[in-house]
Amino acid sequence: MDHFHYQGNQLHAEQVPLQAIAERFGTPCYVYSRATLSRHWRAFDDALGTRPHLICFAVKANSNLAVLNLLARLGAGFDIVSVGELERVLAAGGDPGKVIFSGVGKRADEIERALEVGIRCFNVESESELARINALAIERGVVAPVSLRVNPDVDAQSHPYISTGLKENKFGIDIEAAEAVYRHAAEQPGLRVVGIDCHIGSQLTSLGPFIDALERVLLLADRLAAQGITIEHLDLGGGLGIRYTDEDPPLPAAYAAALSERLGARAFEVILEPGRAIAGNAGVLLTRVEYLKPTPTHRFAIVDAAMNDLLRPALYGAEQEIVPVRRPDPDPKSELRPDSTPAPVADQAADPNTRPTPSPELYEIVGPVCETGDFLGRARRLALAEGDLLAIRGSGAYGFSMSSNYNSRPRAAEVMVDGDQAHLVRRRETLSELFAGEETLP
Ligand SMILES: Cc1ncc(COP(=O)(O)O)c(C=O)c1O
Ligand SMILES: N[C@@H](CCCC[NH3+])C(=O)O
Repeated sequence: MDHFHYQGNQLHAEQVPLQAIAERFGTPCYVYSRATLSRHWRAFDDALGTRPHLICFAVKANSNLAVLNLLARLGAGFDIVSVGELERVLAAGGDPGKVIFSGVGKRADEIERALEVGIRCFNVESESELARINALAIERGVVAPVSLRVNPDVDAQSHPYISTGLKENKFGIDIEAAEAVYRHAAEQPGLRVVGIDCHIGSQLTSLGPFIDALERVLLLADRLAAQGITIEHLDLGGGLGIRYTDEDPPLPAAYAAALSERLGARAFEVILEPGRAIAGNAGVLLTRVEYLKPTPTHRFAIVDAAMNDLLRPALYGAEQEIVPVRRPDPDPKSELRPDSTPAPVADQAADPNTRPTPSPELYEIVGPVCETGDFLGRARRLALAEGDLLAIRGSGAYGFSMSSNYNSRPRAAEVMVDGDQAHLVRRRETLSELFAGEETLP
């Protein structure tokens, strides 16, 4: 459930028409809904009810300061994977005591900064990392709270690039080997074992893999308890999927209920690290059609957003719904043409409010980047004219945060809507920022 909806034939974010946002801030532009973000965060927080818990938003999904600040004000913790994300959380007013540091390659300077600000826990992914954290903590005269991220060898049944819980993946410590590593960790003067962590992948659409992983983690917790190693919290990672097109993932309430049922009366605090399920459907990418280009085989709609703005379709073949900002009026004459001849584009009037409605056609929605893989949507049935605005839904997570300057394209603006107000929360990058910091040879 989100707050992007049509009023009349105009798509709105909460009470603000997206057309007005495009006119005021330009395109491409990410638009987030404050109400949706809050609702999704609360859905997780409420779902765990009175069970001790902490919902740590995965900063990688959307690291805009306004988003982080909003979640921090709701009481969120944060799951980070770099010192850059840590600094973002701090700049946004997040509590370092609610920060979980994940990631397979934490550098010494990153660990030092996390120790300095006093984060909640390091999710340790290898024995070498454990040794490094121990040494750095001793050097500073502190004790580092640690969990081991275990690899439970569970198939997340998601895209292979975003499945992380299989033996062959780089993530975590083999769950079979974890017991010995815990014993070793428990003896180190610079470490305090506080939890077990597990994150098996992203965009999971069924509960089975989560429960399989939890069962394996609980077995490990029991074995550790038998050896006097006390676990305070279980961090079950993120990964809950969202609906992009026709997926039907469980809602946070059902997911949390299933975890809770399996946990029964066990007293562990539960930490979750959702990213996508909080931010994904709280954002759209707003883009304008620059050109319609019929070719002998396809109709291309070349829009002003590209793979550098939204990488998921190019990287994973991900499908995200693309909808018109101005929905065409129902028009009996605008039936699909029976043949596949490309539509003529020249006679389409510029003003979308007065021109005749174009016919729906199958379009390849592509960007201006010089890569054949630069597509945002394939074979989408839309009634388009040049100048039209489109909204790519489900872009609030792994959208802007994965964007780049490829082809020397300034990164998009980001706008947060709050009721009937639209706030610019990151201005569009300028052209000179593209090469700021670069030097020519003397
Ligand atoms: C360690 C860790 N935690 C949390 C997340 C957030 O995942 P999601 O956005 O699928 O909830 C990720 C990304 O998959 C991750 O790698
Ligand atoms: N970037 C991915 C998710 C990766 C999750 C990171 N652990 C996506 O867009 O679906």
